[in-house]
Amino acid sequence: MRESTAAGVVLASGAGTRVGAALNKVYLPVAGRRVVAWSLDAFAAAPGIGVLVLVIRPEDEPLAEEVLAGLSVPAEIVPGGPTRQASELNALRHLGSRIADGTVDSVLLHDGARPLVTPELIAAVLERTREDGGAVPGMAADDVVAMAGPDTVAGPLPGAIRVQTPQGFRAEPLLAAYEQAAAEGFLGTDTASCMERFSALPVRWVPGSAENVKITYPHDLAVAERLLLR
Ligand SMILES: C[C@](O)(CO)[C@H](O)COP(=O)(O)O
Repeated sequence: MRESTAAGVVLASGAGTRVGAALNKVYLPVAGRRVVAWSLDAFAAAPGIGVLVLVIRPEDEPLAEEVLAGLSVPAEIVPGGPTRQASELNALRHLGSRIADGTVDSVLLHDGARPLVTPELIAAVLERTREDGGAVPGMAADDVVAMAGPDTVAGPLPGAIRVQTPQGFRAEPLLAAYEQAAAEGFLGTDTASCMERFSALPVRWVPGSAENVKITYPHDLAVAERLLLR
């Protein structure tokens, strides 16, 4: 019987304009390494991840090669698309034959701009993905989260969670959902939003980590630097 494995897909093909740097934010230095190198390392160390894919902007290829040269396991480079959704679809199509023959049974998609993901969180998402079909890390909000009207508070959103990555799904329905989303021109905010719309799989949530910050603004870099150097 053929062995199945999980694929980790690290997304590094966004522009990251809100950080205000000339360089794609995932290649900025943080705690002595480039941002994306930290999450690639976490995936390389996570149990059960047998395939690693880095989705890049073609113009970043030299930087991506430099990062991958320092990695302990090989990773496959895939060109991204104009949107997050298109980049994810490119990665899934790249894995297509391995998804079809069952070699890759689960795929975990991760923001390259979340350098503090740990092998333990990756393993927890993968375990829940294998059990139920889909899983994302979530953080219950400490404050009240409310719907905003134009200039008023329109009511609390009880039970809201802040969703992080990696987001894991059973590979075959994931690829099918992305093909359908592309055919219908759907643009989701994240992998889970596409799966909620185009698959019957439940999207479970597992406890995320307060430290699994996403680098969006310049101050996030300072926070990540402190946490990584600790
Ligand atoms: C997927 C995500 O990390 C969930 O919180 C988030 O939506 C990514 O946002 P970005 O603007 O694409 O970095």
